[in-house]
Amino acid sequence: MDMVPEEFQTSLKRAIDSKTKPVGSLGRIETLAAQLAMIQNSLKPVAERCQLTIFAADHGMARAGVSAYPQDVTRQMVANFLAGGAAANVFSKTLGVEVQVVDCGVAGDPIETAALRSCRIAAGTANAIERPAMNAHQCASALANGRQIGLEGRHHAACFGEMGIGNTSSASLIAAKILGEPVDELVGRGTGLEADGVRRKRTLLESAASRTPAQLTPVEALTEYGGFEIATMAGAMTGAAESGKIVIVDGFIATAAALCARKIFPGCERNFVYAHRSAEAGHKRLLDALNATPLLDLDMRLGEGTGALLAWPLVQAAAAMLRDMASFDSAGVSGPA
Ligand SMILES: Cc1cc2ncn([C@H]3O[C@H](COP(=O)(O)O)[C@@H](O)[C@H]3O)c2cc1C
Ligand SMILES: O=C(O)c1cccnc1
Repeated sequence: MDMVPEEFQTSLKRAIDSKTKPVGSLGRIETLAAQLAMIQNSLKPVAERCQLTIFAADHGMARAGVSAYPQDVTRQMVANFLAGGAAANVFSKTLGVEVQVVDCGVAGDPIETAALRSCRIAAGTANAIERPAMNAHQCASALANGRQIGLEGRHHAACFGEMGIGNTSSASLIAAKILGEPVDELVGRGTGLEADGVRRKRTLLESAASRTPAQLTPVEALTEYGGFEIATMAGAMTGAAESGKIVIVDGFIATAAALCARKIFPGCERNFVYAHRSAEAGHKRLLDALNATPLLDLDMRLGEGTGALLAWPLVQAAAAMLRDMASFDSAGVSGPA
């Protein structure tokens, strides 16, 4: 029978404090364990299986020169994911995490292979500097596709990654408009622009931002500034939370999707574990706005879900601590004097 929330909280604190360690000595692993217990409504949380889903799509904006790399890289990296050669693949393999790759709208013809899941909305978004990236129907379809993906599967934790040249621009604009802040402070180097490239990107994004009111709803922000992969990921975060999964939030782009998800489906953020602080300028600001303290800070700025993957062992350790560690009583160890 379910315990009432206060009883559960009391039992949870007692369970963590009764483990054979000085009270509080496992620091944020204890906080994480408590969050996992609340997500699963169990004092014995389980974190055995994890899946990574990589959402790929192209951005009309990429052709305006907001990235250090050409748009073709999105499609080429999809092939690399399918061949197992990307950072996300090798981390997943090391950690025993299953990978699925989803085409949400890569430019060009559909990629015909059974290994790639197709949730294509269109062959890339429109150039959001000049016009809405997508229409309302496309945005709703991407969110619904994502929710379905999030709901599926019996894994305990879901890592969500992305691939889409130009998508740090999309994420900056989406975050700025939802927070009602100037886009300026959310702009960064992305794939590695130098100072003049960042200046150009900032000017282009300010022009894009000037097309619309200072503050937008998440659905409006996604429609205007797009990213089929970001909208699909936002939907997946809601679906995964709805089905009781732990959602491990990756870097800057995934955090922008998480910002959308938590406004679209309030309460889903209970299930969100923020994995790492990306080196992308703007991620810190976004995390601060969400009052989120990520687990890791490794100076990474890749995306693909790589940061989320590296947080998975911490999630596993936290669950194992609460589930399997002996108590002072069970181990016959003396408690505090
Ligand atoms: C080879 C390569 C692999 C990547 N994997 C992820 N990204 C990352 O970089 C892109 C965003 O940066 P920007 O907005 O500057 O284009 C996204 O595709 C993101 O996932 C990559 C980028 C490159 C070049
Ligand atoms: O933090 C991220 O998600 C990120 C940063 C730079 C480029 N791609 C992704």
